[in-house]
Amino acid sequence: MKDITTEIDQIALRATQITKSFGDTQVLRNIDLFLAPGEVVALLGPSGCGKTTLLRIAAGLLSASSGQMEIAGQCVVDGSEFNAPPEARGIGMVFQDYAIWPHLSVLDNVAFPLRMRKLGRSDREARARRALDRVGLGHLADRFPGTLSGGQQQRVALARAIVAEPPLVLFDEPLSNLDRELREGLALEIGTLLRELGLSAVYVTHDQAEAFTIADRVAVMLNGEIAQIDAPEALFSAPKRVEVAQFLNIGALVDGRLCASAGFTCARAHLSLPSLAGKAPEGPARILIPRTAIRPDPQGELKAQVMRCQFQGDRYLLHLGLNGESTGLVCPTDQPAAVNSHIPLAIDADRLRVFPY
Ligand SMILES: Nc1ncnc2c1ncn2[C@@H]1O[C@H](COP(=O)(O)OP(=O)(O)OP(=O)(O)O)[C@@H](O)[C@H]1O
Repeated sequence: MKDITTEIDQIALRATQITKSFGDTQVLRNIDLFLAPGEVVALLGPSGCGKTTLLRIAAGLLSASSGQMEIAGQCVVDGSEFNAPPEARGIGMVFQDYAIWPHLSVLDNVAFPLRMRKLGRSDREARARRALDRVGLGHLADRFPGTLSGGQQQRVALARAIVAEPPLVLFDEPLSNLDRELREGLALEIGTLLRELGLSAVYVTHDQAEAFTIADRVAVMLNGEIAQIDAPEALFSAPKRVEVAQFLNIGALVDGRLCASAGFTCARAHLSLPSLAGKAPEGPARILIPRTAIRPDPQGELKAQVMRCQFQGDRYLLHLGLNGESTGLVCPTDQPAAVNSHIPLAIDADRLRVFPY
C-alpha cells in the first residue's frame, strides 16, 4: 500500500473526485468527501442514488472508475488501477444482514478481527469481552448467533466492528431489518458508542431520523452526487438546492415572482410577501416555506386549505394545501378542523428560502 505519512492524524477518510460507472451508466459523479478523526457522516438519499456503491468502494469491495481515496492517511484507491483489499484497510464494517459466523460463539465472532491481527488468545478474549460489555451483550458471550434475536445479532456485529478500534467504521443500512422501535433505540446507542470511543464512521441509510440521530454531518446524495453535506440543523435551515428541500420534505415550495417593489408574489396561492423584496434577483423564483415558519393566526397572510385532519392522541395535525394541492406543510393544533376549510397562517419571513430559477 502507498503510505502517505503526513496528516495521518487529521484524516479518517478523504475521497477525491470518485466516479463509478457500470457499463454506460454512471452511478457516482465526482464525489468529494472528507472525514476528520472522530467524525460520523451519514450518506442519506433515495434508493439507487449510489450510497452503497460509495460505501463499497470505501470498504474495498468494489473498485472505482476514477478518483482517489485515503483512509487514515493511507492511499487505498488510486484510479481504476489501485484498489487495496478490504483486509489491508483496517476498517470495521456492519452490514444489513449482520454477516456474523453461525459456527463461532458470540465471543469468537467478536474476537475474530483481533485473531487476524495475531493478538494472543487472552488479550483477544479480554478485549472482545470489553466490546461485548459496551454493547450490552457481555452475558451472551458463550452463546451462538442462531440463538440470538435480530437486534442482538446486530449488536454482535457492532461489537466485532469496534473491537480493534479501527480508524473508520462503515455501516450499510445496519438497522433496516429491525422493527421501528428497536431501530430508534439502537440508532441512539450506536451514535453514543461511536462518540464515546471517538470512532469515525460512514453510515449509509435512507432513513432521515436515523441519519440525524447518528451523524455529525449528513451528506444528501441525489443521482450519484453529494448534493449537500452539512450538520442536520443546517440542512433544514439552509438547504442549498430545491432538490435537497424536496428530498428532506422541509415544507412547501411555491412558484412565483420576485420584484424589487412588491417582493414575492404568487397569484395562484394568493400569496404576497413584501418582506422578500431584494432577497434575490428579480424574476421567476421559488420559495420554500418550511413547516417551522408557519403558525395559525387570524391575521395571517397565507390562506391554506385543510387537506386532512389527523388525530394524534394529544393533538391534531392538519395537513395543508394550496389551491387544492398538497404542499407537505403540516400544522399541529388543539382543535380539529374541517377538511377543505381554510385557515389563515402567519409566516415567519426570516425562515423562508428563496431559490431563483
Ligand atoms: N453491480 C452492479 N451492476 C450494475 N449496476 C449496479 C451494480 N450495483 C449497483 N448498480 C446500480 O447503481 C445504482 C446505485 O446503486 P446503489 O446500491 O449504490 O444505490 P443505493 O443508493 O445504495 O440504493 P438502496 O438504498 O436501494 O440500496 C443503482 O441504479 C443500481 O442499480
